[in-house]
Amino acid sequence: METAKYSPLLDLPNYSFPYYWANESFKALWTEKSNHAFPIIWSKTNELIIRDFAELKNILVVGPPSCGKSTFLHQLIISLLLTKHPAEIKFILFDFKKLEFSLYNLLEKHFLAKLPNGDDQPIVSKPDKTLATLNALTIELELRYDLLKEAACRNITEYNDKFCSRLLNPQKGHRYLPHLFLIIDEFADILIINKSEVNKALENVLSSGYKVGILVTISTNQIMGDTISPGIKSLIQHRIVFRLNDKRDNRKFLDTESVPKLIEEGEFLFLDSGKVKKGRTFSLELPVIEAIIADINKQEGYPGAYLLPEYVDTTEEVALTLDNRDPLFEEAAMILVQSQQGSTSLLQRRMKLGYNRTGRLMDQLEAAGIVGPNMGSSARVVLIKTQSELESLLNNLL
Ligand SMILES: Nc1ncnc2c1ncn2[C@@H]1O[C@H](COP(=O)(O)OP(=O)(O)OP(=O)(O)O)[C@@H](O)[C@H]1O
Repeated sequence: METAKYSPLLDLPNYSFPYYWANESFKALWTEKSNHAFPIIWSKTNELIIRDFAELKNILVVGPPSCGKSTFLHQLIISLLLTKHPAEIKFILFDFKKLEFSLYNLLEKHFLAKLPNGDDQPIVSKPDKTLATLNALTIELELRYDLLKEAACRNITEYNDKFCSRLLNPQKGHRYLPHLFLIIDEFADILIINKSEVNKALENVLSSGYKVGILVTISTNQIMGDTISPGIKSLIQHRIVFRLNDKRDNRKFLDTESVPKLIEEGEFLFLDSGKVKKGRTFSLELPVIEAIIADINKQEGYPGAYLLPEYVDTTEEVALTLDNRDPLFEEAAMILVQSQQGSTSLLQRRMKLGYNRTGRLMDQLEAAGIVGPNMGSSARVVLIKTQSELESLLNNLL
């Protein structure tokens, strides 16, 4: 695992005990670390409930405006920020209102993931970035499945354990895989453009992301109509339901109409082993969140955000010819010549590219005489044997 010189805040030895550390709930989070891979404060009434995000997988948060939904999202994020190393987790945050998550932009070099092109702020706040981000996440998901398959691992935990035991070769594209947490504040906002494609991409991530460490949390106040499609709903087992007035809405999300009354600020309902239970948000004051972010920033981070794979919209792209080479053509040629393997999946993994783009790159490399023709399931022959041979070929192509 890549190690920035960083210790999770609740792990710091001789930590100068900032005021938030005195909070009993944070102490419990720290104590529970050994029982949960990704401990999060789930609910705080008289009783504190800490759960494991990896076991919950995907979460749906619903309720009318100003009932505590964003507070719940902050408590998930802060729990992880306090207990995990930046190599272990990255967030992909959607917030079109730019109200809730903007302050996390400061954590780009520690805890955020973003699209590779452009130097935009990592928090997704524009509709035109929604589908590109979800499609990039889908490519990341496919790449992760390929890595797991090649490593003969059933899930991300087995894979990362094997990688940390030095049983997987980074030269073959293997790397430590951080968990990726996609958190969407106000789901209705992201459906404004390309609704059916957005839903399709999200369903894909929801259904198969968790095995490879990609987990989704969706929050919305749009409980009427079809904002949350039956497909999306069926893929999210864990639901946090704030004050819904209509019995039918409770049935829709909790499978029962008879629910206890919610009176206190921040109270919500959730299903636990088939029973409806009452919970309450762990209300975090803004200065506490800001202090935590500032303390994270005092520590070493990475040079930039975790980059998601590049997504190229193939439907609008003109056919690539040798005169119109992919910008990554030379880099791809270099990788294949150095490794002497004409393998599409190797290229895909090393360059974090989607299947279609890698396929087109291979066709261009073939047209340039760098690799031989497609051999079905076997790798192509690499026709150029040395780096200097490649350099003179590339010079002649100019
Ligand atoms: N456990 C709690 N105790 C007291 N107040 C709380 C609690 N949880 C949330 N609140 C307060 O409720 C208010 C609304 O919370 P929040 O912004 O999280 O709601 P929301 O559902 O996200 O609203 P919107 O849909 O408008 O974004 C805030 O002022 C917040 O501090």
